[in-house]
Amino acid sequence: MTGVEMLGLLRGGLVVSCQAYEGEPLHGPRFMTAMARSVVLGGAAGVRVNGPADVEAVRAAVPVPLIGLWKDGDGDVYITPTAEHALTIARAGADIVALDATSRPRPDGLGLAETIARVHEAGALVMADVSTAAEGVAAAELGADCVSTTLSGYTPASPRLHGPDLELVAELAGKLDVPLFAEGRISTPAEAARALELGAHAVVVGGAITRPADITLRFSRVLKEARS
Ligand SMILES: CC(=O)N[C@H](C=O)[C@@H](O)[C@H](O)[C@H](O)COP(=O)(O)O
Repeated sequence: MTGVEMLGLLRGGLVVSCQAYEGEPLHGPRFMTAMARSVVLGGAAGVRVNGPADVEAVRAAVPVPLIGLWKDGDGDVYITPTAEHALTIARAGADIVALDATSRPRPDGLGLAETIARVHEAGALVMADVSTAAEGVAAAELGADCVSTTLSGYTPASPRLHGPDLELVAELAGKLDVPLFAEGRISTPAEAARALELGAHAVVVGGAITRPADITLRFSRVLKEARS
């Protein structure tokens, strides 16, 4: 399958980010595999998965396109911070490797274009996780196969919003020739649909679907307030 065909499978669809941090009850390949199977049953067109072990296990468990990443380190650039991380995720079975494509320096000193070229040599596509329109446009020019608004709200260059950065979605949709994914704090089906209306190729939803502690908190907090 070509890269264009792979991205075509995600057009207009929902990608569900299945992630649980170390120390969380659902951490580990066993639970993330069950999560991925569950979201595919619910109609997810693709999944987004963190870390080599989860990527390898989920790859074997579901037939949909898999966006892999590796959150590592405690620096500013933590989403697949080096080319070595990216290649490990590609080898673990990701179809698309998501990596930090902000304008901040990468810890291995490699430029974005070089990092993207190495992932392509390994046979995977690259999703550029960005926080601003300028970063998205630059990443596409440097060879990224698609762009995602993942990091808006998490860099000094982007606004801290409670909900999704739909302004960025609209702006990037008008500027890019590669597919744009709307990602970050999308918490209702209506917001997801709006992102598509604004020109996103597909929508990525994480916590609102796959983080039961956070979902529970949304309910329990309201009930607690009602009691007091
Ligand atoms: C900023 C960052 O590190 N984002 C991560 C990227 O993989 C994940 O923690 C998010 O869950 C994902 O982007 C989906 O977003 P949301 O969970 O808000 O729907």
